[in-house]
Amino acid sequence: MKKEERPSSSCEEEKNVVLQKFRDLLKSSSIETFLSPGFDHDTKILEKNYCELVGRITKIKQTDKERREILSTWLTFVGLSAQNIRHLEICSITVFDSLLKISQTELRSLADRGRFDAETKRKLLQSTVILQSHCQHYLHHKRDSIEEPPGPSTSTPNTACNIPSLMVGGNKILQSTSMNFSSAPKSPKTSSRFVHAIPHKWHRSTKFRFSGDAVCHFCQRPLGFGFLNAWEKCRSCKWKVHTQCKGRVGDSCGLTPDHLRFLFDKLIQENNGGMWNDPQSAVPIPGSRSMNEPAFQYPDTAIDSSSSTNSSAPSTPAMPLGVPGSGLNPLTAPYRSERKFLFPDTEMYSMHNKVPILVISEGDNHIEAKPDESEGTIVAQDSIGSNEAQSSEASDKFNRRNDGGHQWERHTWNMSTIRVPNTQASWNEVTIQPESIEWDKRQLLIGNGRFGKVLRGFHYGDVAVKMFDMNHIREKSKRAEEFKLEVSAYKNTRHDNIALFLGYFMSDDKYGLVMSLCKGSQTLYGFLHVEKRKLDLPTTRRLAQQICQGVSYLHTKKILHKDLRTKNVLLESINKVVITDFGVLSMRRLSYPKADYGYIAPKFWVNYIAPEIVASLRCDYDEFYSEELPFTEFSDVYAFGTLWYEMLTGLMPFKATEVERVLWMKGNGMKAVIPNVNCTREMKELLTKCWMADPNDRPTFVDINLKLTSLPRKQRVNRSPSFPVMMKSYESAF
Ligand SMILES: Nc1ncnc2c1ncn2[C@@H]1O[C@H](COP(=O)(O)OP(=O)(O)OP(=O)(O)O)[C@@H](O)[C@H]1O
Repeated sequence: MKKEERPSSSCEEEKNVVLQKFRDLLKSSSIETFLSPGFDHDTKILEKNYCELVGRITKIKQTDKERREILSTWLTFVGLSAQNIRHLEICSITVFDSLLKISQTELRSLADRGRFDAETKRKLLQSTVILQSHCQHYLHHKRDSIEEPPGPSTSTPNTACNIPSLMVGGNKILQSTSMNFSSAPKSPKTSSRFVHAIPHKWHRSTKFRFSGDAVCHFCQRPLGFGFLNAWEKCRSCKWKVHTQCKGRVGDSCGLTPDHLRFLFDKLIQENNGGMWNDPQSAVPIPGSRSMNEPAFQYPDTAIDSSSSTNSSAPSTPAMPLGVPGSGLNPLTAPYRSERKFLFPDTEMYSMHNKVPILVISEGDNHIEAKPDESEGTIVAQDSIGSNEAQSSEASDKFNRRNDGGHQWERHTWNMSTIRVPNTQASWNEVTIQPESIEWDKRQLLIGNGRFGKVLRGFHYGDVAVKMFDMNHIREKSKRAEEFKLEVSAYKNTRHDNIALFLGYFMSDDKYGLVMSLCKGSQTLYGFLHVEKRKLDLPTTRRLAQQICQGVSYLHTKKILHKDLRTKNVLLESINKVVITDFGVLSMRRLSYPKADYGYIAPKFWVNYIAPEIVASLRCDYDEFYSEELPFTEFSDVYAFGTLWYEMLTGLMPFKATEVERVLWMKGNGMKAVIPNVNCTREMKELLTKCWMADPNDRPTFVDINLKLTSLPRKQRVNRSPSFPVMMKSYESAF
């Protein structure tokens, strides 16, 4: 017994020594010294000591709690508040290993999301770069070097220290055993610090350069502008750093060994013919460069890869793309292309194996079970309630519910308004007698939508009345309650860019929502895709800001739009938009009328839904047992991304692609390509962010609004400097 205990107690001793040393070091120094810009001899020693200790900490056996505590001590030393640390914990940065693995882009995005102040963010990013450049080999060798102490283990195996498993198509991809990077690729500088590092290819421009609001990847301070020596850029991974920061970055260019191994595995597993084709265009991708070339880079750094503001081609080599049915995710890694902008994040959503059939309801394209025309088709005169013929196929399932309706737990977010006490009075205030509305006899019908029709009327002024179709609720007695839930989203909204709610009525199974009439009834969809008119950049930006402010307002009111589309954005004038149709879309609405073959969805609906919504769509939707669609404020952000795409390009993403294909592509994390449009890199970058596969990586509407405000007013032009350069004014760089 004693023999068995000895090794674990020596491990315990070693652990205590290392942890104590680390704590002492933290006490005896400051983060400012550690990040010292001067990087003198003492700092070098300090840096070495820290990194060595961190490396050892990642290797020693600890409980999860200890690992969390030690990371938290380090983060406190770096300058993070308890709230900041908590935020990182929520984002799975709980142990050193995860911090050492995270990419700069991800970490920056986490810090932004946690609203870290600029200084804290800088310190965190800077210190992480230093640690990562030193500790690569500790992590890499860890699996080989950690040996379970002999004898029965008393502690639970620590999974946190394992290299994060990569999920592809819901299956765990095993780390390669075929590729061993412990010896290759070799860095020319084979110092012990950079065993697996790839050196950057720093390039110092001889031109006068202005870098806009770009920041140094290392110190997070603005790159500023300068001549010759101000900053340098890596030709391979496109990192930009101040010349004085270069030395601290280390040879961390491109992929980490784990990513390389993963990509090699992907190649081996997937490259069985035809994998190098672009699934969207079916045009063969230009041949990729060798995997060993240093320019091989993280897909997620590609956004920085465009050095020209107009360039739409990230300078990264081709990657294999998956094929349907392979069960594996295709990598949407960017490749060299003159015309296409590809989206860098390759995060995958596991796609359930059945893609639901979506029948597009468009114009006069009638389907048997369809109650009415859709797609807002403007049609001739009609009368109220002409679509009352109820489908005999209405779901019986709803009747089986003994609680009498849908569970709205998830919608505590957006349905709070009618549950507060004394609400009846407030509902009375907004009740309109239908008799008091004068219907426009000449042009009654404005348009038909998937969930009702919009009529023109007069009620102390011109009004538009949306007649909601409530047939999806079989029990008539429940319809009023459900309708009120939907109206409640409108009831408390007062915003310049939100359709003005005037009141509602319910009578004789007619459910009307009265709102102010938008003159011309022009939608952004009609403007862009029917009239095929173009928006100039300032107008695009202005309208996008209004949409953003409108939806942001809804979010502050705890209302999710859930159906943000250009069809639901009314164009009052070229300078003003108004948002409608919010808070209504639900799986129950979508699944009525019941179609054996799937759902009847508005045309192009799939182009707006986020991958997580796609992933939750099921053929076998059951209103009693199935979950509602998981709409969040971030799925609204995704939809905004599509609007932004449409406004920038005048096109619909995935336009010529079949619905099933779009669903499949989205479910696998693929994005539409952006044609070579005349817009700035920042504008494309915004789109990339809104379309991030992981909802948590998408910005909030507040962030988007800030971004839109800070976009350069004019397109930057890359002019060659006419000497003498210093005579040029600062503004001439634009
Ligand atoms: N407040 C309003 N003022 C003027 N026209 C409106 C107003 N609200 C809606 N419309 C018009 O009514 C038509 C139908 O709108 P509705 O929202 O019902 O359907 P849609 O959004 O076009 O289609 P979908 O079913 O795809 O959502 C649209 O063409 C829209 O322009």
